[in-house]
Amino acid sequence: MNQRSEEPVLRTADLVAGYQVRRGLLGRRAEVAAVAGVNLTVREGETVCLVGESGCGKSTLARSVVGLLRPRSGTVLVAGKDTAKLDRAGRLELRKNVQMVFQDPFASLNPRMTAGELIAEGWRVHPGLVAESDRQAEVARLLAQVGLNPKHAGRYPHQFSGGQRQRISIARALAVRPRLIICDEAVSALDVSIQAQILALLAQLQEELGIAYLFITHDLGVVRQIADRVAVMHLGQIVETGTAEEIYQQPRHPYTQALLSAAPSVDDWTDDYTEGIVLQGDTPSPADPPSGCRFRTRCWLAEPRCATETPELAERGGPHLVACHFARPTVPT
Ligand SMILES: Nc1ncnc2c1ncn2[C@@H]1O[C@H](COP(=O)(O)OP(=O)(O)OP(=O)(O)O)[C@@H](O)[C@H]1O
Repeated sequence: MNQRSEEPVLRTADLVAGYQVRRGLLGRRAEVAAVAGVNLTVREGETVCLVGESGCGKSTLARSVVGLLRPRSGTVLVAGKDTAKLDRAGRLELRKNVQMVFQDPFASLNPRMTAGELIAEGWRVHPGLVAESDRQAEVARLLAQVGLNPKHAGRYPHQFSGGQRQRISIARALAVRPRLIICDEAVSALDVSIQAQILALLAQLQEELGIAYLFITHDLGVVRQIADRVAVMHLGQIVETGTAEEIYQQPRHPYTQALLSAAPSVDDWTDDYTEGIVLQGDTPSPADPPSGCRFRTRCWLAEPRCATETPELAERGGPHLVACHFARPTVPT
């Protein structure tokens, strides 16, 4: 194995990213850290699922990784290179190495371009990848690789079904031979049967090409089907991370337990510990997060120290990392 492949495809270190908002109509500008110190690693060929409620910062993290949002502090390393220190060639390589597939292909695919043109678009930015004379054949090959009819390269997005459009998005990402694809709620808008087909396609492509996925979703049923590792995000921070089996069968953070309790589709896989948990109160705003542990205002285990001592993500006597002073000890199986 060469040295480069030992380097994780993606590593974020203490990543802080967010937005400037105005408080009140004439208020001063304030900084909202939607991502508040995230350490996340994705290795070659693995699928890491980032899960958490709406608004917890998943998309903000993705946008910081692909360079759409400049981190306030911390680092994003893609294939070992700090994305804040890239020259023009390095930025181009980043755009090639990390591709995104979004929830709504209608919004992300230009309706005036054919499937073939959409797939070939990346080669304008990376012309060295495929010779001009080979492009038509390569488009056909990519269409076939994602399970579409190569003869349909001349069709427009509206002439395909939702699942087929998502296959075009995947072919478009594959065309530039990325090392990491960030799937941001990529199957959330699809029917369950179509979802399963797209997830199977992604798994097959990973097997063939060794691509890594950072799979962002709020759907724990989807996570269960594809994740090697899971990172649970709450209000801009990772509160628990482990293998899919560890997270589902021995969730240690109260927030993870609550998420699993609210997901009936994974009932048969989780233990009794996650039954009947209903979170009380609203999710705090990232503009004004609680002191100490950010989950404490909704947590049934919270004690006074949770308001003053921020729990670090650590082993805490178990096999996987958790950020809670009262993390559930691992139950021997
Ligand atoms: N452009 C923006 N300006 C100000 N605040 C924003 C902006 N985009 C997102 N936010 C805020 O940042 C926080 C995180 O949002 P983000 O979209 O990253 O969450 P998410 O977990 O991806 O949610 P969802 O699943 O709903 O997409 C939220 O509180 C959101 O309101």
